[in-house]
This record gives sequence, structure tokens and C-alpha cells, in this order.
Amino acid sequence: MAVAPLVVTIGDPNGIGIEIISKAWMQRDLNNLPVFFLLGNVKTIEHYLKSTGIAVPFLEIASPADAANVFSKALPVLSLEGSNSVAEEIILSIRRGTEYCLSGEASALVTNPIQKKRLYDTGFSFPGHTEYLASLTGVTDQAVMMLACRELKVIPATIHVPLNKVPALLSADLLTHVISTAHRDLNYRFGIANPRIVVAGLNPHAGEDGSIGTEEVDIISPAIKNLQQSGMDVKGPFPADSLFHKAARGKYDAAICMYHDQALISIKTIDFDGGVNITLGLPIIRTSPDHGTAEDIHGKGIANPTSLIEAMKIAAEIASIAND
Ligand SMILES: NC(=O)c1ccc[n+]([C@@H]2O[C@H](COP(=O)([O-])OP(=O)(O)OC[C@H]3O[C@@H](n4cnc5c(N)ncnc54)[C@H](O)[C@@H]3O)[C@@H](O)[C@H]2O)c1
Ligand SMILES: N[C@H](C(=O)O)[C@H](O)COP(=O)(O)O
Repeated sequence: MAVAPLVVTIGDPNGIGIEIISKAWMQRDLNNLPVFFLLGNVKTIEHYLKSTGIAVPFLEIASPADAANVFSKALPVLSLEGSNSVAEEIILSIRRGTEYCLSGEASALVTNPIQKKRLYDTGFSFPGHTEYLASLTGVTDQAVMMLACRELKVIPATIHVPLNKVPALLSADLLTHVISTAHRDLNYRFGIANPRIVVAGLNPHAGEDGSIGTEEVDIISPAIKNLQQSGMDVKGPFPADSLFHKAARGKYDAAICMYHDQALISIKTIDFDGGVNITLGLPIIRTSPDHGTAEDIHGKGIANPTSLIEAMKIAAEIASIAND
């Protein structure tokens, strides 16, 4: 049976999404990319390409199944009608792409970056794709964000929340959920038989036995002990500042972090171009480049497509594991 194509959302047209998917298509053979199609309003895409001078051939398709027929000649575009604004188009692209994955017409969802505030301003009530996709796919527990490059996988336990709210949001239940989801998906989605997971502390020096903060003693250690008793290879809490150097990285498969920047600074520093965002705990496969909309370079023709290309490769790898 033919493998279903990847569906790539339009992301924010004021950013670099259409540029990087065009470049990814142009480099498809070099990178041995699977068939993919772009989901967005064809007029938006036409306007973007004309105004930025990107010369990529594209062809409209009527359904995901047509992508394979045109992929060698042009970037397949499945046009989305029915949106009245850019924000509606961005959201519709994510929703329709998810539906194609749920129906099996697409093998995985690869999302182009969104400018979150633009969506919040129109009443979009989800912090980001991660939470929106959980809602669209009927997942009632918190979906889990993982960023991965070839050398490191990091998972923030709390995501898009103000830093001063993090301590109150941390609980043994939350950590148990995040670590168990990571453990299950590292096994089931990535084929790691017995994932080695480490957990960062929240405070400097992981709290120094309760003298520089008590979250490690009160919340993080008890959650780790419970998970160890259930047989998982989970260790910590470790001081976050020394968890990401080369030798430390070699000792684990994934690091659980307490907040967004603790996790993402490490990976975006080690491999900004090759980092990929993967949502765990969903019934569909979703990946995304690790970078944002990069509006400061919109239309300049200098956007690097590597992270999107890696996101496509990882999505295809996970889909092939799921099909085995
Ligand atoms: N997956 C997503 O939807 C996602 C991820 C991260 C950030 N964002 C959103 O993106 C917006 C901008 O965020 P930011 O400024 O913090 O980060 P950013 O990643 O958009 O940009 C940071 C810097 O890196 C550069 N850069 C990013 N990607 C690049 C690429 N492919 N090639 C060359 N240079 C690149 C930018 O030009 C900028 O100088 C925010 O609204 C944020 O919410 C979305
Ligand atoms: N925090 C992510 C990053 O900086 O890469 C990003 O905003 C993506 O979040 P969603 O996948 O939930 O949109």
C-alpha cells in the first residue's frame, strides 16, 4: 500500500514558512524526503511567492492522495477555502491537517511556525500547537512537548506559562504524567527499548538538599521514586546547569526540565538548525521546526530550511516505526 504523504501546515504567512517549505521541496532529492503537500489558501501562497520572488513551481491538488502524482514536478498545494482572515487560515490549516492524519490520508502533521500573539489577539485560547492538537485529537491530559536533535532530547514539564507561575504548577502528578508519557513514546514512537530519563531540578544546584528551594525535596524526588518503583530508568533531580554538556548528554536518552527555557535553551544552542519539536502523547504524529516565524527575515530569501527538513525526516521515521 502507498505510504500517505506528510501534510505541512501554512504557518504564519508573515514569517518564513512558505519560503522554507519551497526550499525543502527544491532539496527533496538531496535529502531523500518523503512526499509532502502544503495546506493553505492558494491565493496566500501565490501572493507570498510573487512578492518574495521565490521561484518554486506549485500545483493545486484536490486531495492528499494526489500529492504523490505531482510531487516530482511541483510542490503540491491543497487549497483551503473558507477563512476570512490570516488567523483563521492558520488555524484551519492546523485543524484540517490534523483531520487528514486522523483519517489516515496523511501519515504525519508537520507544522510551520505560528506567531502566537497574532492568534491570541483573535481569541485563540490555546497557548500553542501542542495544546490545540491535544484538544483536536481528544487528548484530555496535558500533551507533552519534546525538542530533539541528533544529540539531545529535552522535555519541558511546563510550557508556555509565565516563569513566576512555574513553581505552583509543578506537582508530583504533573511530573508523573510527563515522564510516563515521555517513557511510553520514546519506546513506542522512537523504538528505544528502555529509555534512560534524567530529571532536572528547578532551583540552583537542584536545591542543595532543600537549602536553596524545596521543590526538589517536596515534589520532584517523590515523583521520581514512584516511577523508579514502577520499573522505569528515571534519575534525578540533577542540577540543570551541568546536565547538557557533551559527556552528560551521553548518559541519557531524554532530559525532563521544569520550564520552557531550561529545556529549549540547551537544544537551540547545541543545534538550532537541526532541532525539531515533536508532540508526545497524541494519537497522531506531529513535528515542527524548532524555530519561530522569523519575521525579521521574511522575504529576504535567507531562511534556512534545515530544521523543517529534519522535522519532515523525523516525522517519516516515526511513521515508518508505527507501520512496522
Ligand atoms: N513552532 C512554532 O509555532 C513556534 C516556535 C517558536 C517560536 N514561535 C513563534 O515565533 C515568533 C518569533 O519567535 P522568536 O523571535 O523567539 O524566534 P525565531 O526562531 O522566530 O527567531 C529567532 C532568530 O533566529 C532567526 N531564525 C529563526 N529561524 C530561522 C531560519 N530558519 N533561518 C534563518 N534564521 C532563522 C530569526 O531571524 C531570528 O533572528 C513568536 O511569535 C513565537 O511565538 C513559534
Ligand atoms: N516553545 C516552542 C519553541 O520555542 O520552539 C514553540 O513555541 C512551539 O510551541 P507549539 O509547538 O506548542 O506551537
